Amino acid sequence: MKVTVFGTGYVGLVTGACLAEVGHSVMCVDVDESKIENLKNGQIPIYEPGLESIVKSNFSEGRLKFTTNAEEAVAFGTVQFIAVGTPPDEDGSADLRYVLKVAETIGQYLNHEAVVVTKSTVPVGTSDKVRAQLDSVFSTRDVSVPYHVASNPEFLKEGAAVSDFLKPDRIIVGTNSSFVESAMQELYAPFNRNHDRLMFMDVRSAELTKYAANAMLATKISFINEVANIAEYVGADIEQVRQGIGSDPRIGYQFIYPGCGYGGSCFPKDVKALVSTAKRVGYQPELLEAVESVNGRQKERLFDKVNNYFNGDLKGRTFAIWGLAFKPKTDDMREASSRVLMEALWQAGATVKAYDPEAMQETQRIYGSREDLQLMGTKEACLSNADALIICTEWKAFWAPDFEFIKSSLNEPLIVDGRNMYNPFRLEEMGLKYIGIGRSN
Ligand SMILES: NC(=O)C1=CN([C@@H]2O[C@H](COP(=O)(O)OP(=O)(O)OC[C@H]3O[C@@H](n4cnc5c(N)ncnc54)[C@H](O)[C@@H]3O)[C@@H](O)[C@H]2O)C=CC1
Ligand SMILES: O=C(O)[C@H]1O[C@H](OP(=O)(O)OP(=O)(O)OC[C@H]2O[C@@H](n3ccc(=O)[nH]c3=O)[C@H](O)[C@@H]2O)[C@H](O)[C@@H](O)[C@@H]1O
Repeated sequence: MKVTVFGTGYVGLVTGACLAEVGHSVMCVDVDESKIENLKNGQIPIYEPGLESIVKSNFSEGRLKFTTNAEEAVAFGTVQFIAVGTPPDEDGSADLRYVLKVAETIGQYLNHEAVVVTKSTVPVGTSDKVRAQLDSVFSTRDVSVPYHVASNPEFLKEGAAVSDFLKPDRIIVGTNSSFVESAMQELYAPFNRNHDRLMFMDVRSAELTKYAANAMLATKISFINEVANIAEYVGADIEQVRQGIGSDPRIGYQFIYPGCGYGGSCFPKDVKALVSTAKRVGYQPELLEAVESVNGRQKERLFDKVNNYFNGDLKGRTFAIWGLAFKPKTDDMREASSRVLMEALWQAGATVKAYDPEAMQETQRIYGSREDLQLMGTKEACLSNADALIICTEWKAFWAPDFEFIKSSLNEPLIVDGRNMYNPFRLEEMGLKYIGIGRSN
């Protein structure tokens, strides 16, 4: 099938590359000229395992094309995906300007029957707005083009985006049109061979499903973080509690890892957007508001722990930070907990020596050059002259470090572990002081 994808960010580029990988003909279009130029030259704008090789191979074999020419892109696809950003507005609601701009562009140039599919995460009712936008542009052109609108939210995770897309748990399609159903059946047939992953539903339910999924996962994380904080007060160990509850299949082990708060481009913004949607229709979403505020507080806990340990005397101290990205296997720093920590440390007059396997460039781009931030080439290089080691992201390379080296390098043998990577008792036996999240030591 011929597919056009608007937006070459995490979702657009992965969607385009994976659809090309299974044999479809895909044209990706973006307004960012340098991004498109780089993609044509084989330079991938983001770090995502497995993405570079499928982009390069499908591009060189001609199944994946990149352009900034919207007219050419609209003329191309039978399916037109909208995969542009939906950042939070000032009041937390999703800003739909980029989505509606794409709908306007499609309206300007579409002359053949096509399915316009919203893949961006958008509030309930957005498909109606996309349809209204298309109709309004068609009326100015005085043409009648048969088109269909559908919702097909994306559930991939950063760091596992390609494998999530190629092996989806489910493919949600919101539509009331049989044309769309058969187009989507054809498009997703390669992902649907042994198990029927496609779930058709009405458009509004599909739009809400996306927010409900992210809000549920965010709720699990805030729940375990809340219990972790209680564990600290009552002398329990959250890691034992986590395993104790995770073994109940009704609860499960996934998404109950305590930590220094959830980040990324989606949970924070999507919980806020669902709160905003609920309030707009007159419903008070108490649970969702609590999920958000528990998370905000959790992101401050690493700083609070360090500050308490040093009795508020942080001025002039240096801290080693391992892990800057909002989660492992990505270079994405959006809403990363490390940012809240670093900014609080700087505010208190401390210096940060930091290392991340992939997010160093992105950190540099965000914060520029400043005296109180030293980006180091290795995790070991952060440790000398540092008053403590603080873990923000659980990269694999941090799981089994040389603890003796850490102890001998730090001014103070203290590890503040925002992801509960280490065994407190073992570290204490080795003479290291350990502070985790919800640990009883
Ligand atoms: N990042 C993720 O892991 C996931 C994101 N989503 C949702 O997917 C949507 C996109 O997210 P990301 O890919 O992270 O965004 P992103 O910010 O990485 O990429 C968006 C891209 O759209 C381009 N763009 C903006 N206006 C355009 C236009 N008029 N025509 C063509 N391109 C245009 C931008 O230049 C940018 O390259 C959001 O709604 C997000 O909530 C859904 C699931 C996972
Ligand atoms: O809509 C989206 O953009 C995506 O949002 C999340 O994916 P993502 O944000 O990429 O990453 P996650 O693995 O969900 O992690 C999000 C945050 O939660 C934190 N987390 C996750 C799991 C856990 O048990 N504890 C925990 O603190 C992570 O450290 C990270 O900061 C969802 O998992 C995807 O299904 C969804 O498509």
